[in-house]
Amino acid sequence: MSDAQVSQVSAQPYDALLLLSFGGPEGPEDVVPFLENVTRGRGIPRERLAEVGQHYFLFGGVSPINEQNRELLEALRKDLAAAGVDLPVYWGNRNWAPYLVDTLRELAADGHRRVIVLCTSAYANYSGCRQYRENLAAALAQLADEGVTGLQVDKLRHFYNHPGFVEPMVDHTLTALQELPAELRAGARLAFTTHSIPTALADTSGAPDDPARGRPGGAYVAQHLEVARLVAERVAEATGVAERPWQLVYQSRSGAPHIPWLEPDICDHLAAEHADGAPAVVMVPIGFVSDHMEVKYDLDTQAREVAEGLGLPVARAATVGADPRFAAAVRDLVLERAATERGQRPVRCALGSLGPSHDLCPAGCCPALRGNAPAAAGLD
Ligand SMILES: CC1=C(CCC(=O)O)c2cc3nc(cc4[nH]c(cc5[nH]c(cc1n2)c(C)c5CCC(=O)O)c(CCC(=O)O)c4C)C(CCC(=O)O)=C3C
Ligand SMILES: [Fe+2]
Repeated sequence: MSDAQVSQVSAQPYDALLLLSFGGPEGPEDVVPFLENVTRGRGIPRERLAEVGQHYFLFGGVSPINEQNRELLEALRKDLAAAGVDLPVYWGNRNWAPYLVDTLRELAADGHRRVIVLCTSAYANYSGCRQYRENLAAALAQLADEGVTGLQVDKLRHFYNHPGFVEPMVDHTLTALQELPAELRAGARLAFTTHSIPTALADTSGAPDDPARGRPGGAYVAQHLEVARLVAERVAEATGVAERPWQLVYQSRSGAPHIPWLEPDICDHLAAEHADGAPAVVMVPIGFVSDHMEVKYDLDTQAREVAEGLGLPVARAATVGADPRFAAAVRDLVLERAATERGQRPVRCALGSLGPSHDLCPAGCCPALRGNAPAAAGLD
């Protein structure tokens, strides 16, 4: 198709898309300063930090996350161009270069005004939602101090139940099942994993009027259970195994031991499944967007070692990563939000029963444990 044949699809009022992510070290000398950035003011025990530093050193001090975000950037640019959406894509991080504030400065210098932000966190919780909004507010405040003003940022809604996020995970779960010896596949159980967070943060995750707020684990757990169910149903359909047991479990716990975090841990769960006679387990990291360090170390290194010790065959499903269906989902969400901002009422795509998430975080959405900092892209 020539350029002339590509119809122009409007992302107005937005003039740029910003991929906002966690960031990770790119060499051994980056590891300690990176961990200092991540944990500033968060009360993580020193022993835990030293231990997590070792995870990175085991991989040459390089987190896979930056390379994965570069791949996602490419996938987004390719998808937008092919769809005729003229929207430049920028990238900034919370904890490592390219830092968010530098990217916002560049956006302003390039003449952009209205920026739509994709955070690489699919679910409602402080660390994946409000903390990014706080990062945006702090970066905008720093730029205002420098005399750089006029940027308006909006954040895309949570995408956990978008088919472009769920469907690649179904395929990846089927691929992981195929990696198991044929005679174990039908009996293999599914362990859906996500990042453990303090139960106090989980219980208050989501909007104050979210029905899940009143339940243990709040919107964070409710949304993960929904994705786990959606994936398990589609895997059942594809394999013809209707009664395959599955469970939502947790990984990557940090923080002081006396503070309750979501449980069970994947490693304890593998032991429990083994004791229960499970022939094999497929780990499906639905909580993460790419195969970054939490996946490569906590699942592929640590959990695998536990499974080997038990003699329990395991496989691990890949995350969504730069799958073209995910890139297309991001485009769908950007165009949907753009239409809403123009006063239209677009179709808001979502699988399952929880419905599409809110566009604008209401006051009190995903609060921090102690006192909220100023946050952008929401109603408080
Ligand atoms: C919910 C959630 C996600 C999933 C959603 C999302 O993707 O955003 C996530 C992702 C990630 N977490 C990451 C790394 C770390 N997280 C830490 C610490 C923490 N994470 C928390 C929560 C989450 N984290 C919490 C409640 C803490 C305690 C301290 C605090 O309240 O902030 C620490 C400190 C050391 C430790 O204690 O582990 C590190 C190094 C990386 C980068 C991996 C790479 O380099 O490839 C990624 C993508
Ligand atoms: Fe984390």
